[in-house]
Amino acid sequence: MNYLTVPSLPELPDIWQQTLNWQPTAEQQVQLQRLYELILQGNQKLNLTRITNPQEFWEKHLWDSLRGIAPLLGDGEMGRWGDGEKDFTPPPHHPTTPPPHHFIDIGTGAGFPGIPVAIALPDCTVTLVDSTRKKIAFIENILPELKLDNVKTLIGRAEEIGQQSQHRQNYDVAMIRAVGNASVCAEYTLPLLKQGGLAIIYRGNWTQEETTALTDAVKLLGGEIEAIEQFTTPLSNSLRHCLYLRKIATTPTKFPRAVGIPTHKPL
Ligand SMILES: C[S@@+](CC[C@H](N)C(=O)[O-])C[C@H]1O[C@@H](n2cnc3c(N)ncnc32)[C@H](O)[C@@H]1O
Repeated sequence: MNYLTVPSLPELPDIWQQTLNWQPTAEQQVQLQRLYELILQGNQKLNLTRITNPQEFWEKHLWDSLRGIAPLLGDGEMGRWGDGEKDFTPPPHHPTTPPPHHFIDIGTGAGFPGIPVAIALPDCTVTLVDSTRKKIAFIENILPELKLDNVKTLIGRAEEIGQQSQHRQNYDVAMIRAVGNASVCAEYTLPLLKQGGLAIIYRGNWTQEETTALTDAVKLLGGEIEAIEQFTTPLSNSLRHCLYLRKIATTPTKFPRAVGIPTHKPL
């Protein structure tokens, strides 16, 4: 086995707490560091990511992945709910079903945002989907090294998985980052959600015109736009957006459409 000398992720003791109201345990910190090392190693054979600098990796892959689920991190809301407080009102942008929550990450690539989410929420399950066999094979290889037993993997296209009964309407949260335009992302994610579930679409720039264009597509799919959050990243001050779509009705069976149609004829 070859050992590589890799630089450590940034030593930023308070930055998680200050920006996400969440602090990784010592074990989670080791897992995040190991993920970085394994991706650097994997990058020597596979084209996994162009982001290899430790600060950039921390911000664009780790922090960005967890910023999307910030409403589910923080001061233990999931824990309180899990303790059986049936009258507990879910905080904004939270699935309406009680935990443990089942997440799915569509077009996960090297595992983003799904793997950091699985590390941060060990009581939840996270299914990682990608149509590229090599990427899923890479993830399957690194899972034992990360000591993650709450992750499942799936090779396939979102258009097909969304029509399979074992996946359709089966998830509490569906995440998607850098896979297509927003209406394509909505068509890939909303069919997979239980009623009350949440789709989280990670975006860079976003405009009011895009919101207007997306509204009708989301309605057709049985959802509504619950919130659009704008924020800047903590190290490079880059602008980002997260769209939170709530599933409020059953998605008509014709969605998602056949492979390739959502991209060629977006809703
Ligand atoms: C640009 S990468 C983004 C990877 C990761 N989500 C990230 O943000 O780093 C897009 C990934 O989506 C996958 N993908 C694209 N279309 C897909 C589809 N219809 N179903 C499943 N995976 C898809 C590709 O194979 C690729 O790995």
